[in-house]
Amino acid sequence: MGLFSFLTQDIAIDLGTANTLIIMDDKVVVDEPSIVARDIQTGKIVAIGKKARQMHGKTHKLIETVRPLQDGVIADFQCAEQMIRGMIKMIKRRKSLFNSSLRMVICIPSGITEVEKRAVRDSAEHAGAKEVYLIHEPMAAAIGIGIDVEEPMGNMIIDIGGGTSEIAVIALGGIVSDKSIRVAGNDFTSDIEEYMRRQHNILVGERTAEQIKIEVGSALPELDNPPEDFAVRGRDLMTGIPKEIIVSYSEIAHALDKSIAKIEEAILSALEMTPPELSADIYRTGIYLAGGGSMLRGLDKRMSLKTKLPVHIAEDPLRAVARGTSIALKNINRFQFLIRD
Ligand SMILES: Nc1ncnc2c1ncn2[C@@H]1O[C@H](COP(=O)(O)OP(=O)(O)OP(=O)(O)O)[C@@H](O)[C@H]1O
Repeated sequence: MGLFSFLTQDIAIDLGTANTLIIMDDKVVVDEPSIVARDIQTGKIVAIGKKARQMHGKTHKLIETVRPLQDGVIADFQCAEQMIRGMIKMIKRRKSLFNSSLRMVICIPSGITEVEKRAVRDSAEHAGAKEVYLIHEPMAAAIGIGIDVEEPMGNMIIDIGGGTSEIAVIALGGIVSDKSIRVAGNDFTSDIEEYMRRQHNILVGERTAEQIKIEVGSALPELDNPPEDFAVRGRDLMTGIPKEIIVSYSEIAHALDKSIAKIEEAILSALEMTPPELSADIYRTGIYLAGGGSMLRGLDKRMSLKTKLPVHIAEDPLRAVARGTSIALKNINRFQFLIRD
């Protein structure tokens, strides 16, 4: 610890398409959906995170809700910056830390371009960071799962978030091969919206579709522990009147099949690109899943059937990346894979 280290406040940020988490002193201090509500006339941000999500789909014409990140990268720079700033403010900073300078480690998708990387760094700096380090999401997920990433041992990590699915083989503190596709949890949600419209002539909003996914979502049409059928309410496309229908998990499995198949295809292609020595390691260790999308029922089993490999889901998959980012923060001077500029 340096002489003036008490003047520096370190925070780890998992800046995600769906959720943003901030960890400080090993504790999750912010866990909010990545969304803001803005006054259209003045451009002023009126709500951030959960409050803004409550407004989503229910706004009048003077307020709009914006998701500053799409497919894992910043799509609206101004809103992203304000969101990060607002979330940092949510941390009740202790008095003695008021004038401290901020040092941040932020995770980014592995398939990100230089311009997209710049946008993350600039947003963090505008939000008050004096020093910014970036870490690739699969690396952060691996560390968060508890894998020793510096070992001469290959591990395959799949992080299925909201906007991107990141598949990476990690060994000796580096990403040996990776594949990032823009198909993940949010696509499952839109598949359900689309299916409800097409199959049941019922219009449901994004929040309802996500709830269906969480309550009766499934990657397989047959499950050992099936959830009960779920009552869905929305607007009848024909009559315009609100109505209720009952859906089963098998139906939802059918609706999600195409998107899951795209992720499976990417996994197979990542396995194909893996050097043989590391393939041998993965054969033994299997595949690790992290990210909220991996919580879909039966997804681990479906991937295991497809690859014939053991598949393990991280403990608390929604927080694995944030946990790993926070561990990286504590090892800033040791971990060579952190991106400094
Ligand atoms: N129980 C659940 N079953 C299925 N999906 C879930 C469940 N809980 C959360 N999700 C989904 O997980 C996704 C969010 O995951 P996560 O927070 O890991 O993504 P993110 O880090 O914000 O996104 P990205 O990594 O793409 O930037 C959302 O699409 C959400 O609907």
